[in-house]
Amino acid sequence: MALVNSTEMFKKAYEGGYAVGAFNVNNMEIIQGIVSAAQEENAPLILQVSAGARKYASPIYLKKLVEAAIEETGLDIVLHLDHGEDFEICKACIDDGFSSVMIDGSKYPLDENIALTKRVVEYAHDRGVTVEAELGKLAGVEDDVKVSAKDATYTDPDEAVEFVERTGVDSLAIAIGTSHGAYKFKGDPKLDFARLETISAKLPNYPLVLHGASSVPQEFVELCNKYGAQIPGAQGVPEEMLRQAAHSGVCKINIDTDLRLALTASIRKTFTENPGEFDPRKYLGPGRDAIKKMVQHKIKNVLGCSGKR
Ligand SMILES: O=C(CO)COP(=O)(O)O
Ligand SMILES: O=C[C@H](O)COP(=O)(O)O
Ligand SMILES: [Zn+2]
Ligand SMILES: [Zn+2]
Repeated sequence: MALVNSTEMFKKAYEGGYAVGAFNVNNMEIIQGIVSAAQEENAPLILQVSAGARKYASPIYLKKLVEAAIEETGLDIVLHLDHGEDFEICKACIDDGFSSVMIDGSKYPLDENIALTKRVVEYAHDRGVTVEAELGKLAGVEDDVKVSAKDATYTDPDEAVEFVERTGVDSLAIAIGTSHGAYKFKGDPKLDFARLETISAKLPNYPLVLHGASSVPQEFVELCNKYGAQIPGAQGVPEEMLRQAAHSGVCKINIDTDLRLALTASIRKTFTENPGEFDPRKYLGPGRDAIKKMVQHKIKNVLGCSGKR
């Protein structure tokens, strides 16, 4: 029972051909819903905090809530900074006791991304903290985007090898066609699996990370829209593609949008069906249950990490 870094978790995931879910957390109910699912499934778990979440909840609250979850469940949990944009925020989270951080230098030229990542790796490794970096830019697949433009944003396999060698980073987020948010594809969903296979073959036994990996379940989109939301055309990564990625070296699959959709659909339903209700526990409670159900389904049927604790 502990706050752990990602080293052993990823080693086992890689060998087992499954992925660990990395879920974004912003408040107590979200944490409890996710943790309760992982506990029932006896699954490894990564809880990640974005800069926005850290600002919303204050740096210390989310860490304390995650510690409470560990104390109550006995689970091994990685507490990870999502998309750290500079050395300072990575250092602050490491100093606060996070067990893992992401330094996202993907917007910089290769050499700058390498220098920045290396600096974070040195600081983190001295303190037993693991580091994720990103190479290539996440973007949606647009039907009319030319191949050269597309290639420019996807991760280059040879650069990935050079990047890992020069930085010593523990895991690498790659761009193969996923994107953040609820609108990932205009036409049919498409990921560059050939590129993923090439990167994975060039980096044997190395954990890759897939961002923008929510599936945007249509049941949540329909529920949201039925109860007054306006999110037409939302579309995510099909579950089958995530299973395939987990078999190709992807050890960490990032999910935020699906949590937001599950919670929002549930709250909208409660409000519509019970307009006289104003006790937060009466709508946050069912929202927490909806998150638990969604996460449990992912762990069991998509990530493949049920029972892999
Ligand atoms: O990658 C993510 C967080 O880093 C979340 O991706 P989604 O928007 O697909 O949930
Ligand atoms: O990658 C982005 C995550 O979905 C976090 O989003 P956020 O920055 O709004 O907290
Ligand atoms: Zn990024
Ligand atoms: Zn991300």
